Amino acid sequence: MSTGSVARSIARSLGCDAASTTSHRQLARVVGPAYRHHRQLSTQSRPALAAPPCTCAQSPARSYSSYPTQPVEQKHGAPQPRRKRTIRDLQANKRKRIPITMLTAHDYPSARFIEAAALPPSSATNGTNEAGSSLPSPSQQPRGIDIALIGDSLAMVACGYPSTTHLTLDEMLYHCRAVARGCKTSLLVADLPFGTYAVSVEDGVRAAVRIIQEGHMDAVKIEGGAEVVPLIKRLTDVGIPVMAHVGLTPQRQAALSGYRVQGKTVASAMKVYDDARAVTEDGGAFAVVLEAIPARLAAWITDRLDAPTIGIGAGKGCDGQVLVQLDMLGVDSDLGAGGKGPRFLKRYANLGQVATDAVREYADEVRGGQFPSEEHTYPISDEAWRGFLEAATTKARS
Ligand SMILES: Nc1nc(=O)c2c([nH]1)NC[C@@H]1CN(c3ccc(C(=O)N[C@@H](CCC(=O)O)C(=O)O)cc3)CN21
Ligand SMILES: CC(C)C(=O)C(=O)O
Repeated sequence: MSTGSVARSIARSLGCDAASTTSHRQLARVVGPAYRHHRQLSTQSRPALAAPPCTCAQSPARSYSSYPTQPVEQKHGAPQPRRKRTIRDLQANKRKRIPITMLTAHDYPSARFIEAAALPPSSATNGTNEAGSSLPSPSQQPRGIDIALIGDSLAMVACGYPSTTHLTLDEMLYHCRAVARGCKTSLLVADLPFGTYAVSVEDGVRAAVRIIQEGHMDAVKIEGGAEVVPLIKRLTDVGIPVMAHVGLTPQRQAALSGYRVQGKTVASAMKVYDDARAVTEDGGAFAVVLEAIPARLAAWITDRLDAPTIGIGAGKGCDGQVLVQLDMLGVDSDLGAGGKGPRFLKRYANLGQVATDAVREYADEVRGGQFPSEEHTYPISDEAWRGFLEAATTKARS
């Protein structure tokens, strides 16, 4: 692992333009002691990299993923919104070993569920606990979902396509805008759809710019390893933060012969490791999704990368976790594995069953005359009704 590339990765994540051109000494100043000591640190004692303020003179324009801390509103009794999550927060999470939470959203309601989950469970909390002592400030308590992912799995779960490869950039943008309207405090990351970065780096940059500009996202996610490094570099250079995605890459499911666990042989494990290093250290991705790889491999990679890893089917040794929201809510999609879905999936609710039962009950009640009942109908006063009947009868006679 070269310290130059480590520093470049960190500096890129911090949005420092100078990252690709400054000297090692300048980089050491930007990223602090972590840069200088990186190589000597053991995996266990390695304090993850500090994320000092970016010292680049002309950097403010690069900061849409590092929003300045907004003061938390102090409204008595009202739940206090947390401030917007930033890339720096994710790096701090890795350093402090606080797991990063990521969940997909594909429309306004699913975005609102994420936003609502960031509020304290009870708005009764008013800054003191039962003993009267001060609680940590609300902005210090990790809550809710750090990253909302507009993942292209929405092609399958929200649009009914047989694979993610059918989703177009315009369709993705429509979903991004809906999520952005509902989700204000999570970092917003969207997948670059299949095919939008396959022909040239320029195509990829154009697509990513639309995701940021028209989709109102903070960052893009790109599937692939060493082969997408030139694109990741270009994007980080122009100030578009990139989340990488290695291991099982669903956009290539046909080439991988289905949704198969990766990294189970020596050669395959090495490829996952090489790819994860390339996208973060050479490309400058601020984080990397590790999908469907053995837990041991994911933990090992996590310990060796400065960038946070977000696992799906990669065990608890990752810096964070991600699931598809409709999957964890128990809304079935055609995910295979005998209807159970993949092994990595945990269902936290059974919304599919709840919704189906409700639809069936509604249909039965309409046919049975139980719906609508009195409480669902609008009254008119007897006086107005008599008046109307008289007027209508007169009108009919004339
Ligand atoms: N609803 C949904 N959830 C997802 O997590 C998801 C999508 N869609 N679409 C895109 C990809 C596809 N994903 C999948 C789909 C199936 C398996 C699966 O069935 N895996 C097998 C392992 C097969 C093997 O390696 O032999 C499993 O048993 O877990 C894994 C990932 C993850 N992504
Ligand atoms: C499952 C996650 C990581 C994803 O890529 C998606 O939702 O498309």
